[in-house]
Amino acid sequence: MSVSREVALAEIADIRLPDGRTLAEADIVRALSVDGGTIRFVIEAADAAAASSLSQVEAEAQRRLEALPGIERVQIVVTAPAARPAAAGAAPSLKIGRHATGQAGPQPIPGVRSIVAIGSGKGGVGKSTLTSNLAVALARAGRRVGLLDADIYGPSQPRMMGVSDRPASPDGKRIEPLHAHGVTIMSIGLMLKEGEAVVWRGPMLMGALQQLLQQVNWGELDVLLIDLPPGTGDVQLSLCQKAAVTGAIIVSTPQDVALLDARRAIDMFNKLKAPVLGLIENMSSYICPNCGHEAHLFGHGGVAAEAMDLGLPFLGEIPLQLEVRLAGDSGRPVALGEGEIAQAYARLAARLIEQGVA
Ligand SMILES: Nc1ncnc2c1ncn2[C@@H]1O[C@H](COP(=O)(O)OP(=O)(O)OP(=O)(O)O)[C@@H](O)[C@H]1O
Repeated sequence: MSVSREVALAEIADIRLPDGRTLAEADIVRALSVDGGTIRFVIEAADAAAASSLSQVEAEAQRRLEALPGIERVQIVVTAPAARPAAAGAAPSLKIGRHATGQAGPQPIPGVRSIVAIGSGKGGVGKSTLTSNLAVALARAGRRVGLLDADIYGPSQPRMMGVSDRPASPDGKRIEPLHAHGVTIMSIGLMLKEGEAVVWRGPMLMGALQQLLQQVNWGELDVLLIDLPPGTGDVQLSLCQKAAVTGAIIVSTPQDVALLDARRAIDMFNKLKAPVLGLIENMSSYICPNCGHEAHLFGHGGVAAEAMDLGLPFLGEIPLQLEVRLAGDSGRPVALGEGEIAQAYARLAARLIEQGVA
């Protein structure tokens, strides 16, 4: 009999990283799956330098896991996001991160027809990647699209959409968003010094979010996509209290553990009275770029089954493909291209347009 996922995780939990933390403490193992005699997982390093220092960790994990009974093969992929481009240009005089001002319930954003939050239960499932590609696919389908990066703990849209200028605020009151690939963009990451927001607590987060929703000149939009931080915290709560959210989309990978967290996120949106518009499965299958063989590294179909169980729409699936990550790291989302993956994002966009939310 093959070992369980938990046993595999426990076996590598105490391997030390160069910075002295253990793998478990650093929480950088993603999507570990045991498939017969094969264990596969991703180590997500903070940046390229950290990734290149992990070869001994990788070798040790490989050695330990291969020694487990019944395990014949261990496949480890180390990934790292590219460095975020440095912000340039004149800083707006606007002070971001003040306390929230009084507001009577969730408000619409003038000119914005629909507000769609993109959430996930767990970090690292590809929510930001999905959001940038969906935004591009919707823009290609002729929609007027805005993208608000509210992932306060790891704003990645500037990198993924290839923007780095600091947004201007000529009058010190309104913020001018940026534009890339046909999408109007604003990210909390463009307004802050690196690392600044992570110390914020509820009221500051609420104030910053309120500013991004209400003080940015979004213009006329068919849909504003909001890239949320993972989990069920203050930002999600503030968003649903401050903005008239049309609905939420939940992104998950197919494994049970991600799905469990996704269920919590769905629960939260239900409690906050933001209708869940549907579920998307990311990293659904792996198509070998050389031979075209399709493999299901993290399982397949778990999210569709979960959607069925919960009576929610299943909106579609995006395969695990190196080009998705490379395109995201280069600031040109893969949905700009013509291949199969771009078509998968185009189908998702079409679904949302069909549902009348984009
Ligand atoms: N379909 C995919 N194929 C290949 N790589 C992917 C895919 N989706 C996401 N990735 C990669 O996985 C990593 C995590 O993705 P991303 O940052 O979008 O996740 P997230 O859920 O937004 O994470 P966070 O918890 O930091 O908000 C990135 O390196 C991204 O390029």
